[in-house]
Amino acid sequence: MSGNKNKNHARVDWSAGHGILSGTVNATAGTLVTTSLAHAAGMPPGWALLAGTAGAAGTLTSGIRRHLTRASSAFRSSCWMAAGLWSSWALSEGSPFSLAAVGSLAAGSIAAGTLARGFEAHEVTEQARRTALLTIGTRRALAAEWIDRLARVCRIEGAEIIGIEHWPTGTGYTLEVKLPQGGVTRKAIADRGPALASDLDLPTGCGIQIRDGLTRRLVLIKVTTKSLAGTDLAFPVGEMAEVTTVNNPIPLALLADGGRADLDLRQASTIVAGTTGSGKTNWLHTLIARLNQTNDTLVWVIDLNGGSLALPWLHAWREAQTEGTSRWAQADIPTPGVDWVASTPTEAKRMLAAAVRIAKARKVAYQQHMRDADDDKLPVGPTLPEIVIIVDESAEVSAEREARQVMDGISQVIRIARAMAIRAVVSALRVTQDVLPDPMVRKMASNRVCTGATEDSELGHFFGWRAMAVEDSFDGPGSLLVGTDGKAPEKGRAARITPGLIEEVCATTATRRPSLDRPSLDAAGPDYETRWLLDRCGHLWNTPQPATAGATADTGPAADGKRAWKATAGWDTPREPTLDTPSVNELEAMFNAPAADKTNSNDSGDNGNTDWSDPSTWTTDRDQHQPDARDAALKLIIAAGPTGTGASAMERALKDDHGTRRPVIQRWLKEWAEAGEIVRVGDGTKARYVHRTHASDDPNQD
Ligand SMILES: Nc1ncnc2c1ncn2[C@@H]1O[C@H](COP(=O)(O)OP(=O)(O)OP(=O)(O)O)[C@@H](O)[C@H]1O
Repeated sequence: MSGNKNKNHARVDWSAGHGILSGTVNATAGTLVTTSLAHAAGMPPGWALLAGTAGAAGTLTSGIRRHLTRASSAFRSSCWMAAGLWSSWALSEGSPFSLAAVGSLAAGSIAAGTLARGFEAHEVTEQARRTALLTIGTRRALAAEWIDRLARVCRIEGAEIIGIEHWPTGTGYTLEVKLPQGGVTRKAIADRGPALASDLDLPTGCGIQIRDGLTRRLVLIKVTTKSLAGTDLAFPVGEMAEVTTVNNPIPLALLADGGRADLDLRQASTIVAGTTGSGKTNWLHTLIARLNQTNDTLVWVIDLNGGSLALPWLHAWREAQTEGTSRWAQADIPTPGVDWVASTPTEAKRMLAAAVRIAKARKVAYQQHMRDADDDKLPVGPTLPEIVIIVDESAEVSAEREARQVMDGISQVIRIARAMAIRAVVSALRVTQDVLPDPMVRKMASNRVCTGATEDSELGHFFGWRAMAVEDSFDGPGSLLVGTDGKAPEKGRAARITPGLIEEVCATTATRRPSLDRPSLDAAGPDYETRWLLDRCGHLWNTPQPATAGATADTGPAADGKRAWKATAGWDTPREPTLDTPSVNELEAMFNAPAADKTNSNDSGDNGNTDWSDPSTWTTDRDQHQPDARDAALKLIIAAGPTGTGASAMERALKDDHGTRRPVIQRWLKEWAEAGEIVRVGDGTKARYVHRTHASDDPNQD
């Protein structure tokens, strides 16, 4: 209530200055009132003249101190003098309210007000001229300083400073230098970077970066003069409302000069390296958030350290299916922020094998699609999403023999699945031989991010000869170097994302998560569909709770009206994993195999009406496949109760609405029976299938 009152209450800013009109009226009224009071008190006219003279002197002094122009100061002082003269004359004449006194005051005020406009315009122009001169002077001094510095430190005589731009962040400036004729190269400056930084006596964490100009003799020198150490740049959750696409570069850091570092995650794989505590995990979270902002990317995470990178991305989704006191209880969060988590080598192998199968299936299914788009890379969209596999802490990944196989699988995926829209992001403590042994990963990951290093040689290994020294590159957690396509790295700062912000990102973006396209889903098979069953993901949470199965059916509200868990086929029936990562030779054989099943090539789901220039108009495959035939089939079995139903009856029920035929239904039945979701009763043509929730009620079950 009081808040509203305050809001509606008109506020007066007493510190605000006067405009020309209000200033003139105010001065005129003040003169009249003061003179009438002096008249009433019977004061002699000399006092008024004295007051006017004192006012004029004060105004002159203040004008000089504020560096006003002489004209403005003289005008303001003469206004005071005129007011004093008028007041003293009016007092000596008898009354300030006589017609002559009031008339002359009004005429004088109008004249002063009119002249004030002209003097004000003159003042504005003059001040702007002075500022420009000052800036030019400062730049000229800076330019002269740099010409001298280049001669002293780099032995480059006769360099010219073409331009100087101070960064809007206030943390430094960029110089454009023209090298003299005679064969001086940019390397002459690049090699002396640390010496230049020392000559400038830059604070620790600040440094100099050398960039190519438009021609061979032009060089850009970026000088960071102020460190942002300790400054938290909060992750902009508000931006998540805007739908983006992985086809465009993803903004993943703020550069020191105020620009944004964008990474292309559509074409390139990425390595992020950083010592413990340098902000590597935080950066990976911001990456997952930005990928969630798109509507055409699925994030898979391999984290052998208990899946800890993925866990914050599951909380909101999991709690949305509960009735507890969580802020997400019963919220509309249909999907997790991470689509698949592998926290054990076995699960990682399954994931990578599925990725390879998907790549192969896509290659076959979308040949026509790629021909239509005249592109040798798969056109990605909400109905045909990109998969980004993020591998955290590859130190642990490459520590054991079994885990090294996972790393081999990653390099195979990086090599083979690039054109099929499956990309990898690998994180490492350092990018040295012992931590990241597979040179393939390093070679094929053209996006390089480094959040911290202990030795200059590590940066050299990572970025090549263009790397800067460690002390010039990092100033605590959050600072990073970003390099793309072998170019010299840029200094930047990552936004800070906290668990609460991660959950908000999940809540905002969950409904726009795409689902796998049909050929990929079929290729991924049960390994993918049953990824959220408790025997596979329950260990991520301490207390086993029914996890959801995004790919299986929703059983709907329970009989008591409470919200039920989504169906989780056979989550309490542990099964042995059977899939291994194929060898390199096997993979190559797969890719050289002749294209089969081309009838699926139009399965992308794109109806041709999408406006690809506007991501907000894109639909997701999820919209188009709901309700799914598979869901409908499972619902039929559930609805059949303890007596169950058979494949023929299901075909009759599904044929018209979904066009599903008996062989497909039989495949599903086999998968569900193997997973323990349903129970087979009887043999041959008499076989019936009973859902596990009714199985115990049926005395005839096998
Ligand atoms: N962008 C950032 N801005 C400000 N502080 C940050 C930023 N990133 C990380 N930090 C701080 O650094 C700490 C460590 O970050 P983070 O866990 O991401 O590092 P790490 O390199 O992954 O370390 P570890 O390997 O031990 O997990 C965070 O708890 C946070 O306090």
